[in-house]
Amino acid sequence: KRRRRRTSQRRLSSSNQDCFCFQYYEKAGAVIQEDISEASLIIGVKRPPEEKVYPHKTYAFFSHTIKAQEANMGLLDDLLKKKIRLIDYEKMVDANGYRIVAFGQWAGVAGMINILHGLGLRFLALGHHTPFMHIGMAHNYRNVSQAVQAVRDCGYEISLGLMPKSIGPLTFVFTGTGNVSKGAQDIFNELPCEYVEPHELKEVSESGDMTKVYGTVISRHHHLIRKSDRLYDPLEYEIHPELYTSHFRETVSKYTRQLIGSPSAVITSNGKLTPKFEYIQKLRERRESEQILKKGGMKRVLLLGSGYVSGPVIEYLTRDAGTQVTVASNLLNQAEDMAAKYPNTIAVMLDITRQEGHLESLIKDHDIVISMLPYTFHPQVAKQCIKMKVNMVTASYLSPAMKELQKSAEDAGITIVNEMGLDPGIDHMLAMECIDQAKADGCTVESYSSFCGGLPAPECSDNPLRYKFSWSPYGVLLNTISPAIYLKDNQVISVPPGGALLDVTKPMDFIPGFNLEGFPNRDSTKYAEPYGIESPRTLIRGTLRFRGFSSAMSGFVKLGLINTEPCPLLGHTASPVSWKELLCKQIGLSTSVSSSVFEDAIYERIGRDDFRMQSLRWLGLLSEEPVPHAETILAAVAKHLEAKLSFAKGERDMVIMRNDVGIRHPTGELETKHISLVVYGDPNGYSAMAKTVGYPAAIAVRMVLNGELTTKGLVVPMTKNIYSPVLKRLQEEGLQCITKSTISE
Ligand SMILES: NC(=O)c1ccc[n+]([C@@H]2O[C@H](COP(=O)([O-])OP(=O)(O)OC[C@H]3O[C@@H](n4cnc5c(N)ncnc54)[C@H](O)[C@@H]3O)[C@@H](O)[C@H]2O)c1
Ligand SMILES: N[C@@H](CCCCN[C@@H](CCC(=O)O)C(=O)O)C(=O)O
Repeated sequence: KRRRRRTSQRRLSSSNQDCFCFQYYEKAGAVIQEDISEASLIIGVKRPPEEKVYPHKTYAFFSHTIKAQEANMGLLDDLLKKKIRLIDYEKMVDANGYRIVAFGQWAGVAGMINILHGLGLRFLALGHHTPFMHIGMAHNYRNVSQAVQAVRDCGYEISLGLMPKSIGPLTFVFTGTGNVSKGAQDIFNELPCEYVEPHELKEVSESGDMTKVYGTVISRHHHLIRKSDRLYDPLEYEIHPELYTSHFRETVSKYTRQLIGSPSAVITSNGKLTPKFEYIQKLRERRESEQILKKGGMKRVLLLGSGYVSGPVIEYLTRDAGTQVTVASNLLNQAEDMAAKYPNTIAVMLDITRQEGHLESLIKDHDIVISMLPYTFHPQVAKQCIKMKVNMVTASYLSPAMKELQKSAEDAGITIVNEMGLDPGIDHMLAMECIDQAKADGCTVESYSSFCGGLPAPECSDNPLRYKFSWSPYGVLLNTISPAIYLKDNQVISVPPGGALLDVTKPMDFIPGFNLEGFPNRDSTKYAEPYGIESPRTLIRGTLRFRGFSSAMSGFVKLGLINTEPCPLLGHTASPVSWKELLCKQIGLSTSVSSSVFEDAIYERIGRDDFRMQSLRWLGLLSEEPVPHAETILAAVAKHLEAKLSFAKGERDMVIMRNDVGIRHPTGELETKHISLVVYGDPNGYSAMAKTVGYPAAIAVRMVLNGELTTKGLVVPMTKNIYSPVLKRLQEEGLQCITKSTISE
């Protein structure tokens, strides 16, 4: 209570710009406090700052969104994302449809005084001394009578003919007949004024009396006409505004100096626009489509996602002045920041989980779609591409859900390129180039091993995991609990899901200067057939990390932190939980245990391993820090670690790929080709991961657009017509591998 009191007093001393100070509220029984997170309804006049909007609450304010006003669309997106119920005063009406919360007459009075003041300043800036110059801002007058007196004085001077002739008779248009308009007219009436009909504006503006000002009040029927027959039907206009056009510009505003405008109610609810306001989205889409189609003769690429690896995609494609990229993301700021760096690039907001129609309308306006979204979204995008007959590229594995679309993609006559990144992507292309050559030389391929890692450069590996994120953190962490199957010396080895692959991690010494370890990646055996390796002895694809990663990560797994089950405890409406509390729940401890009991229990659970313990501590996972809100524990861990394990300014990442292909020559010799690709990120530019994923994907887009890649249906880059030009173009981007051979009997 005492703390609250102090807070309110502090606020009281700084509230002298408010009309009503806090004492009045307190007198009326209000409890004053800074933290309003417990309120279920938050009311205000104008929009709250975006960072102060609490999710899942009901807010009431003037949002200025109902005409899809561009400046407030970011706010609307934020409210939808945070599942806020927005009540807008502008749309609160009584049973007869009349507004019940509105700016009243005084808004018009004050506004009109300010407008006349502004008019004086404007004319002065244009070099005209006018009677309006002596009218001050409304708040400079002690009361309305004083302000009215100033307006009358101005009117008196106008009636004496003191308005400059070069300006001509002044005309004022009042749009609307509501309270604000009436208040504005009350002030206007203090000038020597005459009201005319809208159609008389032309005449009075040209040859009216210079000792007067003219006004007109305009309603919809004065300027709206049906496009087909120039008539106005008020009922139809409400339902089909798109059938109407306005001649306001030609017949009204052209003859005016100054325009005075007056200016169910729930707009958003539960992450959606309510049915009555769904038109706002349509308005936005129409505007967006106009912008996308504005420049004729362009090849249009829709890039979905503006995350870690999207930058080089845009950079590569927009080198061609005839290509335009639309980058769409649920994080509009991220997309805007990215778009701002390139020519012919437009950013749009799209959340594909709740804007299926918007996705469709975007796809329809483009020649090709490239999905750099989390891979679970690709099938949804692919279905829309099939429906709209638009080609598509992804850098992701050809998942079972994508494979199901083979026939419909073929029937639609479209190309869907998959696995066009680094791993999968460049690994396949290097493998197939080597395997096809070996076969052409009459050799047999006996073994294939491919390991790849997206890593921090060694000098930036300064954390217990020796890892920093260069691509989707959720994906990186999820892969640690994936199952794996591989073939080693003719033995099939299966690794069950749930983190067991971290226990089969082996040191990798092919580049001895790097302290690497490797673990298997998914099902490697399924590549025997597409690679054309008939009876391989060894077939393994794997992931590289710096040594220590797997051990530290298996500590996370043992504590249940890599868990994809829904976790209501962390939901957006749930009270904040600390990492300590969450881990207590995970391992069945009371949340009130002492720190030492808690840490002892954790130590036991992670196999009494000091390095794992240190890692957990370093990453703040044993602390009282709050766990980010998320749907699952894994998503919360990903958010938390993303903040801790990100590249600082000036730091760089590194990609290492190593393919070893065992080739039996007809002579009986066994040659092993060692193909290595090592790429560093540019400290202040693209990461190595972004280049090695973004460029192959962009090259594939270019090939489809140019008609160099015309195969219909689902395509992977394992055939010469694809890998040959792509590898060549990657070399031109500086992505060059080194091949060495060793021979044994
Ligand atoms: N083949 C490879 O070598 C390789 C390497 C890295 C990434 N990838 C794949 O490339 C894709 C992009 O990777 P990334 O690291 O840039 O991922 P990221 O997580 O950094 O970016 C994902 C992007 O999608 C946006 N997004 C998320 N949910 C959305 C939604 N509901 N609606 C609209 N936009 C949404 C995000 O805001 C972000 O811009 C992923 O599918 C990833 O698995 C492949
Ligand atoms: N295996 C390496 C490189 C991974 C590149 C990302 N590949 C993603 C592709 C996922 C997809 O989009 O289908 C992966 O999960 O392996 C490493 O982990 O460092």
